[in-house]
Amino acid sequence: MKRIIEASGLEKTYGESKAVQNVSFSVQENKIYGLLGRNGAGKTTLMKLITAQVLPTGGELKVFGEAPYENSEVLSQICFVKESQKYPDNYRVKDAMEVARQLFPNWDADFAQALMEDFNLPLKRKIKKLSRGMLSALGVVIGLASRAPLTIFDEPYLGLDAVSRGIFYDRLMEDYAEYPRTVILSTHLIDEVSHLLEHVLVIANGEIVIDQNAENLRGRAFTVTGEASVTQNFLTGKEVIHREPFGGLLSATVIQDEYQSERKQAEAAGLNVTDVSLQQLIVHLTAAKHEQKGVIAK
Ligand SMILES: Nc1ncnc2c1ncn2[C@@H]1O[C@H](COP(=O)(O)OP(=O)(O)OP(=O)(O)O)[C@@H](O)[C@H]1O
Repeated sequence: MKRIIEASGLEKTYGESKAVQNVSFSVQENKIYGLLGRNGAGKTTLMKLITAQVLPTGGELKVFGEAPYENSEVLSQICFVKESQKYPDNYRVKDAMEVARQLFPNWDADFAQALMEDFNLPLKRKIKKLSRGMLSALGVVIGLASRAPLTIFDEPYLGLDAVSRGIFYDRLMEDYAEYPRTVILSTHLIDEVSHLLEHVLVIANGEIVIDQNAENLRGRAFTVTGEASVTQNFLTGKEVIHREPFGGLLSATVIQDEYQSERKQAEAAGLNVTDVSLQQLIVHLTAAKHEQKGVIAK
């Protein structure tokens, strides 16, 4: 499968602060990636590096096989939708649409029109007079209708209500099925987008700590709850990423590959077994006190 992005030992420092450090990963063609991480983890910096808005201070980065900096051939294939997008003061929605039409070779004006109706976006309104949600919707419309081979959404939901976010996810999936492309979605609403993601990249303190197929990741953990000594027994030799005692009970989240058999073992021991959502799993894996790895229980 073709690699759209290849990063090797990528680094971006701002003075003393290492926003991105020693990052190596690749992004394959026609997949939906989740770029996840806590506040300040380095997500936006990484997206800015990929879209050539900032220069790396170290390492190597190739996008569509080439260095992206001042490379119009590469940049014409990328649409980067970010919350902080600035538009000229006098711009109306229709002006932004016109610029997008000129900018993106695969722009679909009919699709853009249909999306604007979905989000109730008034074509003639000045952009600076739009509500916060409408401004987010404008970015989403441009990102979707651009059909750019690499489309990156940096927290596109800010300001969007639950109904509009649902419309965004639905339109993305429908259009992606018909026009496959590479999509990177950066968001904190992990469970909301979990079903859309095919691959997950998690960044913590500027480093990639998880680079995994989403399906594998979703089945990687479960939580057991039961009488403390029984739970403790079950945990022996297993990789535990979270523990929570309450009263005489102990609840623990276990990570391992042979999911089904371990789960049956827990049920046979009389423990209550529940699924762990992608969001819970990532929270546990990136929580500072556990570092990245689980701890093998003795
Ligand atoms: N222009 C800059 N100058 C100095 N430091 C910066 C700059 N941009 C980012 N940083 C720092 O780099 C680190 C990573 O920031 P970044 O914006 O990439 O994180 P993020 O994962 O996108 O966070 P959030 O989820 O809060 O948007 C932070 O410590 C931030 O303070």
